[in-house]
Amino acid sequence: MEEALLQIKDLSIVYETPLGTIHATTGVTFDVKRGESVGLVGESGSGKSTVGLAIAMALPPNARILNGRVLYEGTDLLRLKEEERKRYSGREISIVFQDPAATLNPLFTIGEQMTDVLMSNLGLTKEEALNRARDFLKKAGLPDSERILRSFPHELSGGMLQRVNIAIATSTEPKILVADEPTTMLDVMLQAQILELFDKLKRELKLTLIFITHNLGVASEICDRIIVMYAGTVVEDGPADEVISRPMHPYTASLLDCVPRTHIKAKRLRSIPGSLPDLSKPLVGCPFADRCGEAKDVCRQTKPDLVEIAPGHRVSCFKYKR
Ligand SMILES: Nc1ncnc2c1ncn2[C@@H]1O[C@H](COP(=O)(O)OP(=O)(O)OP(=O)(O)O)[C@@H](O)[C@H]1O
Ligand code: NI
Repeated sequence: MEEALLQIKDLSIVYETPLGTIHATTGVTFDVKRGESVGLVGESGSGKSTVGLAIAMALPPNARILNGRVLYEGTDLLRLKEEERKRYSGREISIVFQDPAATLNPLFTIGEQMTDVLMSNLGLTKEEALNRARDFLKKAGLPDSERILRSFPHELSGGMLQRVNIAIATSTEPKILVADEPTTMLDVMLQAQILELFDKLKRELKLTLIFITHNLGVASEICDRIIVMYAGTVVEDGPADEVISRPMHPYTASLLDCVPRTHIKAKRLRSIPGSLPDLSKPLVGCPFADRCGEAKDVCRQTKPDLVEIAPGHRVSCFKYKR
């Protein structure tokens, strides 16, 4: 059997804040195979970005790893020395964020920023870096690469900036690309175009894609597999088409009811009644129990294990306890 490229094992991360500790992820466990596209899906605050940042080695300073490992080809990325980290961060694993302007420096041209990344990460000469920058801008759907290279970030539209970010992130030819809600800040037309771009690049560059979104519909369009998170835990993990057509966890089912159907003029978007559990305390029981129509006593007392109940399809719910 093929070994996983990435293994997230029992990952629990908290944030320390002046108001106390926030349990952002609790015991998150999943594997990602080489070349696979995995969607991390869940409502705001479910811990998706925290998992993405841990994989990309980009957690903020107030994050503390309580437990767990992120194994990339067997190497624990969470316990690398600074020097070793440089071999992986931005080279083996890159990340694209939601806000296209946030990661670009307003004071430098796109060309300066792209060549900087390539010269420091890959040790290219200026000339080589420029050639590669042009090449990857074109791959990212920006054929007028000369003009883009000369531009400052404020001279480009949001959609173009996100293409620039995607060009930068892919220009080092990483094996893994983490995309954290990369279309959320764009208008609907652009969203579709950027999704298509990810779809194209993942095939062209043989990327392993970790795509973070709160929209199950979006995830099902470009992902092979969907991992549904709730309150910092994985509640379901399975093939995208199965998760969409036959959701097993009650949370996934209610999340599906909230996906706007483009062909039906949805008058109102349903939302799930109730709210996320208090993340300032460690979780007890199933985190979804309070909002779940099928919850029993056991659900409030014991956290259900994530159990494989169909090939490659795992769910954390006592309904399926064998
Ligand atoms: N730097 C931080 N400091 C303190 N708390 C944080 C920090 N980043 C995230 N959190 C908190 O950790 C929890 C998980 O956040 P995370 O950003 O991982 O969720 P998410 O699923 O990506 O949500 P969203 O869809 O809103 O981006 C939330 O309660 C959030 O408020
Ligand atoms: Ni997020």
